[in-house]
Amino acid sequence: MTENLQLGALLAACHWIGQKGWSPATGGNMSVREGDAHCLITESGKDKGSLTADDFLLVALESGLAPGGRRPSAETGLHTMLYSRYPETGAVLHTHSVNSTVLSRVERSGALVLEGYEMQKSLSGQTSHLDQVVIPIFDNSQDIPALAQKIIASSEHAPLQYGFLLRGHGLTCWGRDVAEARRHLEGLEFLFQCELQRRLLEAK
Ligand SMILES: CSC[C@@H](O)[C@@H](O)C(=O)COP(=O)(O)O
Ligand SMILES: [Zn+2]
Repeated sequence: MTENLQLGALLAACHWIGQKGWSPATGGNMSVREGDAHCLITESGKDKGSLTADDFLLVALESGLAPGGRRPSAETGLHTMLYSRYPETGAVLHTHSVNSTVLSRVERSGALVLEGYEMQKSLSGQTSHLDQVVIPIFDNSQDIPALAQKIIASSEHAPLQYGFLLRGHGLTCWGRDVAEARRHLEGLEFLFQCELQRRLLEAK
């Protein structure tokens, strides 16, 4: 296998995520696409803030399995679903920040709608604070294949963009490459913090 040029950028992103406190304990998982049929994804149970290149496993998108018996992330099925359905996806970041965990519970509907924030323009294709950014929220589940099917069903009428929230769990976001996924993560986290504070201050 030739060296994946995105892996260095992904490792740096994982360390940055760790420093931000967005993947406490062993929470979170991260991956990059490796050609048409594979991705490199974090091994399950690792501290994502102190990963090395050896902590990434080559997984087939079709099977979700890694050779050699090592266990890829428990949430591999969500990453492989994104790479399979959206060929332009080059990197996926899943994090467990306090803001994404809390906001996905406070918002009881099936989507978080963000509007009126200049930082919406950190998301590719967004050009105005006047537009709406809709981040779907799916109820958390330990049954990842079933969860992936629910997300696919929802995406049939509302195509996924940027990211989705898992209720009480965290954010999964992505981009064409690691740099874009990282920008989406930072932009969304900023927006989540603003929205949470706005709701707190405006609560009667
Ligand atoms: C604190 S563990 C939470 C896990 O169940 C899961 O949600 C997670 O993000 C990390 O799982 P992993 O299997 O290490 O990729
Ligand atoms: Zn998780």
